[in-house]
Amino acid sequence: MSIGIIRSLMANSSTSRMSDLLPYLRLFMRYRARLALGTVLMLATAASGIGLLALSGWFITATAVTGVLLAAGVAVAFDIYVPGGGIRAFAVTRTVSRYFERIVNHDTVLQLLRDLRVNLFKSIARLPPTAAVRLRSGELLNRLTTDIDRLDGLFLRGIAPPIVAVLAIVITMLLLLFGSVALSLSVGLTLLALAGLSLGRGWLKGQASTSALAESNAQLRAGTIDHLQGLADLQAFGSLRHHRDRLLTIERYDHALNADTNIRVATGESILAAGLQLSMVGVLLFSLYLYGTGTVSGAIAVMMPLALMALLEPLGVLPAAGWHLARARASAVRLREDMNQTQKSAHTASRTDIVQSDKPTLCLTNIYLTRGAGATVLNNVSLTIQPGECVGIVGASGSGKSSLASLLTAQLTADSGSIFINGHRITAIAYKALFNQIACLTQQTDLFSTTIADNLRIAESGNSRTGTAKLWEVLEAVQLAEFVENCPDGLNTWVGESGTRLSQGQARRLALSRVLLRDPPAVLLDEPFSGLDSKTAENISDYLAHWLQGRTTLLLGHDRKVLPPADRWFHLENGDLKPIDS
Ligand SMILES: Nc1ncnc2c1ncn2[C@@H]1O[C@H](COP(=O)(O)OP(=O)(O)OP(=O)(O)O)[C@@H](O)[C@H]1O
Repeated sequence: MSIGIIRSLMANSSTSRMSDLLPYLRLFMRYRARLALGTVLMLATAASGIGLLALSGWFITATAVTGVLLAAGVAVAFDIYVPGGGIRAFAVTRTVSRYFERIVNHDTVLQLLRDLRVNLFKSIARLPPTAAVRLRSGELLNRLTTDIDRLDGLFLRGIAPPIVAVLAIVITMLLLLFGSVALSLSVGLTLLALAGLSLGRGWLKGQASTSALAESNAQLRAGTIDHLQGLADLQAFGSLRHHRDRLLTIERYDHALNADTNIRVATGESILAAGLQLSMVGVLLFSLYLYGTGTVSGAIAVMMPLALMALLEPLGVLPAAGWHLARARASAVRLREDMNQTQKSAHTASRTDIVQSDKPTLCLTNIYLTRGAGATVLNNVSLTIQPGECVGIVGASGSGKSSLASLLTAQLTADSGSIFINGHRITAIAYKALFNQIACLTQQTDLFSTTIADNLRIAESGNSRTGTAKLWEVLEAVQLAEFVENCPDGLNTWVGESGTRLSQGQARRLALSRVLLRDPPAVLLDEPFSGLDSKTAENISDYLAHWLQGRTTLLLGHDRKVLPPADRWFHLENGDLKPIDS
């Protein structure tokens, strides 16, 4: 099994293309002034480091030579104040520029992070329901955290370091001009080649593992969330160990990939450091030669190799920078898939706002629907619910009632046939307009991790805030008012994640009261009383019977006796919808 997982992960590795990062670079352009300031501050830090080391070397040597000359009785004058001041100045600018570089860059990165997350969230929110439901919660979390986090470091860890490295090499070349133009050019070109090779090696080696790493990370997160959410079921069916072993296999693979990547980066850093040290030895030997020929003073001869030593800081990060670029690209590719989904759904721009009706007609004609491995769920189903009419459909578990509800709320698309709301084909209706017309209570009770009041107010469509009196009214209607009154925080009681602090029946009633609050012209209620005792269900049913009058309604359930009264009843069986004689 582990080989299968590893193969599937490796299969997702793809070839390198920097252009994948372009959309994000365009986004970064919004902050070009701040990013440029951050880069200048990074350069100031690197330049101060070079200046500090080079001037210190020059100063120490010059004072030593002066001391030797004075001891030998030679009259020499040496100003220690100017270079001493220079050293202090470099020490201060290095600290100050590093401090401000961190403040500016981290602030910019946080703003970028916000923009990237908001952009992604917007694109996911714009997805059609049929596409959005395909995103598992773990995948979504992974996109919102890991992938975006990797992209936020794109500039700071991937793009700025090579820029700063090149400029630091140029500064070093200027210092080497004290020796000779040939020395400056040859060392400069060697260093540029070394920097380019380190970056390129990091990028290429990174390509080999980052796609697989991002994918294994995503699988690990999604698998962990699935494991935790399905813990009770996995335990009940004795497959907990099997599932955990599967997760551990992915984790071991993820760990191995991380270790391999770290070794590759460390190898790149060692190669670069060795190259730099060799260049330094070369410069030292050439400096001594120049000193021997009297071309440069002893102090300058010491200063030049030391200037190279200071390059270890700006150049040392290049192997990791290449790897960061590769990693950011892998995340960009994954995120692009979501953006593409959004663009594909952009032709929903042709969707129109239907004219809102206070009694819409719902019409299904010749609907054919298959699900899963192609099993027929609905077979040429046709049904028209007239304005203000209440239709009930009953059927055994798995007969296709919820699938029918999903079709009417655009969560599913039929294989063939058409659905019309108020005479408009459902595929041409803007989602907002659709959900303004139909309020739906699905079998799954979706509550948010917030207060009871906030969970109810999510039903608000405009800017007006629903008053507490109205909230109590709908809670009373679903027989939940007494429970909420007895909660210490009343309407401000926290319901927990997905309503876990409420019983199943309380959560169901809260979701139902949200539908009541919406006051919609069309209503779809799928098993509205599941999880309720018969007395409570009966009381709420009486209220609903009155409330549903005049609204176009579709009731779905197993047994018509536990549903509010309907004008017409149908039975759904083996994909066929047959009327039930009253
Ligand atoms: N997400 C899904 N993927 C694939 N097949 C599905 C999916 N959901 C439901 N099905 C299949 O579609 C068929 C109809 O399911 P549906 O949930 O619509 O039935 P139902 O009448 O609402 O059942 P219940 O009363 O138990 O909720 C079933 O055979 C089911 O296995």
